[in-house]
Amino acid sequence: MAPPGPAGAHPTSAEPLSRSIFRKFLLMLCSLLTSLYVFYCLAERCQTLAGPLVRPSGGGDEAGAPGRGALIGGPRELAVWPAAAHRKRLLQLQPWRRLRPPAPRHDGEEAAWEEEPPGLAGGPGGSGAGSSVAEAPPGTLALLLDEGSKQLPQAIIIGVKKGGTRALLEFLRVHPDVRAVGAEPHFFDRSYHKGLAWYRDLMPRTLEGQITMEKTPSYFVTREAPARISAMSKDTKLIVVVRDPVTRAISDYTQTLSKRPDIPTFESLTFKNRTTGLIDTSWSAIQIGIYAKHLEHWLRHFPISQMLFVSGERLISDPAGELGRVQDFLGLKRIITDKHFYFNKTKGFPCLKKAEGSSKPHCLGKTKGRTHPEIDREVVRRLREFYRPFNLKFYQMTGQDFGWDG
Ligand SMILES: Nc1ncnc2c1ncn2[C@@H]1O[C@H](COP(=O)(O)OS(=O)(=O)O)[C@@H](OP(=O)(O)O)[C@H]1O
Repeated sequence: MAPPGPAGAHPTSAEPLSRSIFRKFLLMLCSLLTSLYVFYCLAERCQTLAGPLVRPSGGGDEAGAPGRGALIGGPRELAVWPAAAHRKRLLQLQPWRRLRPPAPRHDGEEAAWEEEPPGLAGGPGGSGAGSSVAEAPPGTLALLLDEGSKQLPQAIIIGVKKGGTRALLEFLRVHPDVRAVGAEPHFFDRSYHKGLAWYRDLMPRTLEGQITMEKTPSYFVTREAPARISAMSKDTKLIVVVRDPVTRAISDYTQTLSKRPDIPTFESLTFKNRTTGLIDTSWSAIQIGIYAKHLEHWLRHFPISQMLFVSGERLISDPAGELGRVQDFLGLKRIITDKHFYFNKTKGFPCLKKAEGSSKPHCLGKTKGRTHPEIDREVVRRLREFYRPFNLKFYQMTGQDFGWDG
């Protein structure tokens, strides 16, 4: 029998060729699948890289969550997947802002500000996805690299309620060297028993040279607050935003009225006895405005040089001017200037051209700048008369004439 001809030989020589092609194909398929798997893994891990940014205050628990511990922050992880991690962290930045821990207790006034306006939120339409480092809040880099540490505040806005404290804090936050808690911690009045470690944990991370701040306007009228703050640090800088006590009282009343529309009129709450014209100084709306009395308590624990009194009126008429004084007092470079503000006619107040962490103009929420009810002129006149001696004393103590009795 004739040996297999070329036709018969062909399959034998072709067989290793097709096997080699097949092997190459298999190899390519394997590497394709491996690449896909690696990409998938990277994407999955990137999801977890935002840990430190999204965890709530004191969220050591998230850091210890299974499968996440090794991934929580750290330049090492960033070095492994620099681009992806970096981008992801930026994308997570705005949600982190929305998840910022609420204060242990704060009134509805502040809650309204804590909710991020849609323009600030991440996601479609928001600035989050398009955020650049330049737009990110001060200290963002520290967060990106999980750097910095939580410090007790070196400066506190201690009052006064309805003085314009929120406006001042939000304006100050524009400064790259200021980092502040969004909500009111109420530590030195309501939560002192929780201890300084708890308080510190509420604070944002800061880098060297950055100032940690908070604002809780009720501290100014809390008897224990001066001694407690001094016990934390005698060097704490104290800022008080003061406003004409009559307008302040009406503003305070307006806030209560917005929550409880059935309360008695301002006029009836003002007097112990309307016929004798005796003012009810036990009503907190009236009591808070006796600034000289409250200040006396503070001066037992702090020198006046460690306190700055900001005019609530000028904070509206000349925000940059007041911010200039505040930056000087805090030892900060004057970075916040009139270029940062514009007057919003609809709101009737100065607003920020760019809020912290955003490139968009921003005004305070609707709980700031409410329309006050019309108050009986005679009642207003009587109140002015009541406050005058206390105001004059206050001007004397602070060395500043706030012009409420002009
Ligand atoms: N820029 C800007 N935008 C809006 N509102 C401003 C601003 N600057 C000062 N104010 C005044 O701030 C008043 C509220 O003060 P506080 O933020 O200290 O109130 S609170 O104690 O925290 O509830 C608030 O009081 P009302 O007008 O009575 O609502 C405002 O008059």
